This record gives sequence, C-alpha cells and structure tokens, in this order.
Amino acid sequence: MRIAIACDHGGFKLKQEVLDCLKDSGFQVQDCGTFSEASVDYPDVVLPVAEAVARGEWDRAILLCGTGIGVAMVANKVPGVRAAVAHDPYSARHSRAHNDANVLALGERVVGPGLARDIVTVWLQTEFEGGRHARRVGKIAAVEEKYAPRRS
Ligand SMILES: O=C(CO)[C@H](O)[C@H](O)[C@H](O)COP(=O)(O)O
Repeated sequence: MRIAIACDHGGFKLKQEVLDCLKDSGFQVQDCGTFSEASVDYPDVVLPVAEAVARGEWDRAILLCGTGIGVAMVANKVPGVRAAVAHDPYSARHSRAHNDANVLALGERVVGPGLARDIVTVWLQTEFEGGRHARRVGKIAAVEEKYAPRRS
C-alpha cells in the first residue's frame, strides 16, 4: 500500500509519532511535509497530497493539523477524496468499512500518541465492505459530478 503523510505545524509532532508507528509496522510511507513546527497554512501543504490521492499516486494519505478539521475540509474539496476525521478506533474502522475513506485526518491537539497509533493501525487494516455501502459511496461521487464544472 502506497501511503503519504502530511501536516501543518499543529500536527508536526504527531506526524513524527505516526511515521514511527507506520515504519514499526513495516509500511512504506512518504513524508510530504511540513518538516518543522514553523507556522504554515494547512491548505498549502495538504492540497497537493489530496490531489495525488485523487490521481491514484497514493492509495491512502494521513493528514494532521491541530484538530484534523482544516486538513479534512481541504482534502474533501478534491473530487475522489473521501477524508474522515476520526479520533477513536470505532470511527476509524467504519470510515474504511462503510465510507471507503482514502484519507485519515487527525488532530494533534485532540488525541495523544498512543490513541493515534491505535486509530492509524485499525484504519490501515480495515477493508471497505462494499455492498450497500458501495451504492452510497457511489452517490457521494454523483454529488461531485453534479457540482463539477461543465466541459463543452
Ligand atoms: O486548521 C486547523 C483547524 O482545523 C488546524 O488545527 C490548524 O493546525 C490550526 O488552525 C493552527 O492554529 P495556529 O493557532 O495557527 O497554530
């Protein structure tokens, strides 16, 4: 599985923790920044990663900021991205099983490193269940299509 990870300054420390967790578990992960705690604007860092997920260059991405909310808002503007803010393992598991989330958003100011490790682990291990959930995810794609710019 090809995984990218990115954060703003508010998620920098937790990104390092999650990177260690992924490497400990044998995952290969590309660190897409930011690379220090200097203040940056989260849309600048996470939009290129979300676009790469939509193009299929990454199977999954993990995005971090202070709350997880800003990075998820940006990522969900990109057609084809389904970003889930999940701060408990139950939500993380169901964001995969039911929503086929391809981006996980985490907030360093919300969860501690131990819980974040559990969340990331279950999120990466859970498969999409398909079935009735595929129909619903298809309807999310239909919403994207409805609001896509018309090409003539
Ligand atoms: O975008 C966010 C909220 O959804 C993130 O939490 C940011 O990390 C946060 O807004 C950054 O705040 P700061 O006061 O500039 O550190």
